[in-house]
Amino acid sequence: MATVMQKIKDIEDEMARTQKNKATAHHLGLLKAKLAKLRRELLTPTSKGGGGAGEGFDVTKSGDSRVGLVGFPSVGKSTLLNKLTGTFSEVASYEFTTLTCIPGVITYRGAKIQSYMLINSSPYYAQDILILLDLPGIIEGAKDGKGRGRQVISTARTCNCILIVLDAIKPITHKRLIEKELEGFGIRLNKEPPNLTFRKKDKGGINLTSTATTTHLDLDTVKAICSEYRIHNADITLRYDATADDLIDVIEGSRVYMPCIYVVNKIDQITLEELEILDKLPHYCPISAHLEWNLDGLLDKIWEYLSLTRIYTKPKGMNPDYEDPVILSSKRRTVEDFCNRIHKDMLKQFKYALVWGSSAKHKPQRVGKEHELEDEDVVQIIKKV
Ligand SMILES: Nc1nc2c(ncn2[C@@H]2O[C@H](COP(=O)(O)OP(=O)(O)OP(=O)(O)O)[C@@H](O)[C@H]2O)c(=O)[nH]1
Ligand SMILES: [K+]
Ligand SMILES: [Mg+2]
Repeated sequence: MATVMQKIKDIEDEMARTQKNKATAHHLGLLKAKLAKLRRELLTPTSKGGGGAGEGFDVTKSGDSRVGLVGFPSVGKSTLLNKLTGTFSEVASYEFTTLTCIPGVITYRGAKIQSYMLINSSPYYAQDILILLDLPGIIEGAKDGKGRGRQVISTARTCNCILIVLDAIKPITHKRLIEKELEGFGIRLNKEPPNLTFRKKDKGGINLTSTATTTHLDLDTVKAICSEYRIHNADITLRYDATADDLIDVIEGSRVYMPCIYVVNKIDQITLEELEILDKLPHYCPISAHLEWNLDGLLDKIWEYLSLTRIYTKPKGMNPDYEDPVILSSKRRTVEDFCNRIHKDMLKQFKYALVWGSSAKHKPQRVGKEHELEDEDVVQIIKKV
């Protein structure tokens, strides 16, 4: 019997042979769905599989922002970890120097980024919220079990941001290869979750409505994809020009959507003209880890891509504590989130908050717990008496 790998290859070959046009759209959609199902099969851990297909490295999940370094061997991942965190990870000119995951704490603008976390209801002064993970190099076929690839990519899946490290003197095709490995593992880079709804039902067949012009998905294609999943009744609403892959992502579920920066390292080895060509890449940041060129630029970019928010606390009658900001994520940065980060019971005692900074209309503005905070706001919580 053909192995899953062989089946995947056969489908990929067939897709490559099939011309893309309106008449073949539904057939291609079907092939894509088959491919997604086979890939899932590969990733599901089996008892005899050993190594646990879906398992990453055992790094304690500390901190709420983890940044993973992913790239081919010897592109300079460990060199970068050493420079950004002061942690030691071995650097050498031979490939696969790093064989496990090595975490380091990112220092930003000279200060370690720290935060309060709650452990067993008492506030716990947690260290290390911005953690950089050095990972072994991956090679093509990593997601299908080559080398430590699967472990690397599983760990990458748990990150909040991925840095794809590329070597400036190696061809840019490497970028595409790494992306393919990550995509095959359900990681979606610099992409929002598809803006479409998919609702299964008991009867009524497949209904497709769209509130925007769609050029990729027609009813036939949608039906072909659904039939592959044995779904015969569903309402699908597209709110943008979704592709077959987007629909499959929604049906499959378990996709992670993650910001990604393409870090082009070793720019000390290329000419200015070559650098200008690279400059056209979206989401890109040129550096020389070895010579420490543009590391601040990279940190700014990581900060921007993580969309972290620093909030300074101001105890009553005292100056704000600018040394230890409370870090909130972009998606959860209300006064309520802030309170929860300081103490579990803080919200029970909450009366209102005073806020200084860009989210405040006055200096200070009196706000409730729904108020959304901005980076570098200063907050004072007023408790009930
Ligand atoms: N010229 C130059 N060389 C660099 C730079 N950064 C790293 N290197 C060199 O590239 C080689 C590989 O560096 P590592 O940091 O070990 O690379 P890695 O990606 O961690 O490699 P693996 O762990 O084997 O996957 C070493 O010889 C480094 O000195 C850089 O910015 N410029
Ligand atoms: K190396
Ligand atoms: Mg290394």
